Amino acid sequence: MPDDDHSVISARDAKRLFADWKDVPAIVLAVSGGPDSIALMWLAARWRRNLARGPRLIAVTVDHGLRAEAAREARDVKRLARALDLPHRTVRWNGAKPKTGLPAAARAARYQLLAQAARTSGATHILTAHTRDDQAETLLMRMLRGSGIAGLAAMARQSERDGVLLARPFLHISKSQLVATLNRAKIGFADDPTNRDMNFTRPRLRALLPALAAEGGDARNLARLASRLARANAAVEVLADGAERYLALREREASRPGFDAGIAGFKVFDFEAFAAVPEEVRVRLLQRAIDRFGPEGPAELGKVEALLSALDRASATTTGGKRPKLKQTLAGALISLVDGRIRIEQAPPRRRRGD
Ligand SMILES: Nc1ncnc2c1ncn2[C@@H]1O[C@H](COP(=O)(O)OP(=O)(O)OP(=O)(O)O)[C@@H](O)[C@H]1O
Repeated sequence: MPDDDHSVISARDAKRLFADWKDVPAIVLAVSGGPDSIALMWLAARWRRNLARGPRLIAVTVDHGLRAEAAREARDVKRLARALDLPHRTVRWNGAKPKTGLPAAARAARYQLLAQAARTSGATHILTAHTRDDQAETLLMRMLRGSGIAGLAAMARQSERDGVLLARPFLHISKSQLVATLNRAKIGFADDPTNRDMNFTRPRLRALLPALAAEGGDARNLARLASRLARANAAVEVLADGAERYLALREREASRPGFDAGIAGFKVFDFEAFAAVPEEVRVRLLQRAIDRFGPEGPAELGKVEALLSALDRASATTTGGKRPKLKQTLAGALISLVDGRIRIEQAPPRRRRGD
């Protein structure tokens, strides 16, 4: 596929872009009415038409009830869907609209509504039109927030959310290619002014991108960095799986009950064995256990790092006996270091409050 930022996406390119999903039964296309998702709908419809057998496509638009024009835009999407011979549904977000954190609340509601629409129409997948530019923005946002490797891996090509698979076929495609494709096909799209509203973080970061690109940090490079970090993150996950198995084996060998968290309702690590694991993997192990037993998780990375340091400090102190050397709650989990072992379990409600 030509990798020119403004090149038109051909039917043959689309075949390659959507190939991973040709054998699934039904797909929801998440179509806001903006250029990226209109291109998604148009290209997916054309791809499907050229297949003898393929998934059922259902276009879904979420009306967040936040802008007066949203209902009209949803009707425009419906009209185009009809012309493309695709079923279309508009679903409305009727929930309370918070004064702060509105974009995050709208996003969470949107994914829930899309997942619901997928389930009711028998679709296993939701395709969104996230582009390379969105990926670059996500990476930047997370860099500024000080995320770890997992966060800097940004958006995955496919991930599970609310019980359905969320897939992003355009993650390596530039927005300008999608716009060029629509312009060539003479297909119109909506312009959402929220995308330029400088009251929100994302548009402010988007405005920085041209200056970064001038220094060589264009969306392509940033998205590539996210891919590399995704690769590193996958490797750390595999290492964490191995370390978890190894530590469980140590517990079994020591004939100490309780290593099987599923049965015991808690997780234990022999401190000495745990300390020998690379730090990044130790962080993951703590995160996983806290996630599992802490009802208020996931725990913030910075807090898990602080816990790790506290465990190290506590283990270095010389107080003997079976008294816990450390007892701390995090995200609803109780973490204690006692008798040379780290124990992680759900905190009693009384302790959870003081988190
Ligand atoms: N109102 C909507 N209805 C249906 N799909 C939508 C809607 N808004 C966004 N989407 C889907 O999500 C994709 C990303 O949109 P956008 O970048 O505006 O979302 P975002 O708020 O940044 O969320 P994310 O964190 O998922 O990137 C769109 O290309 C489209 O596929």
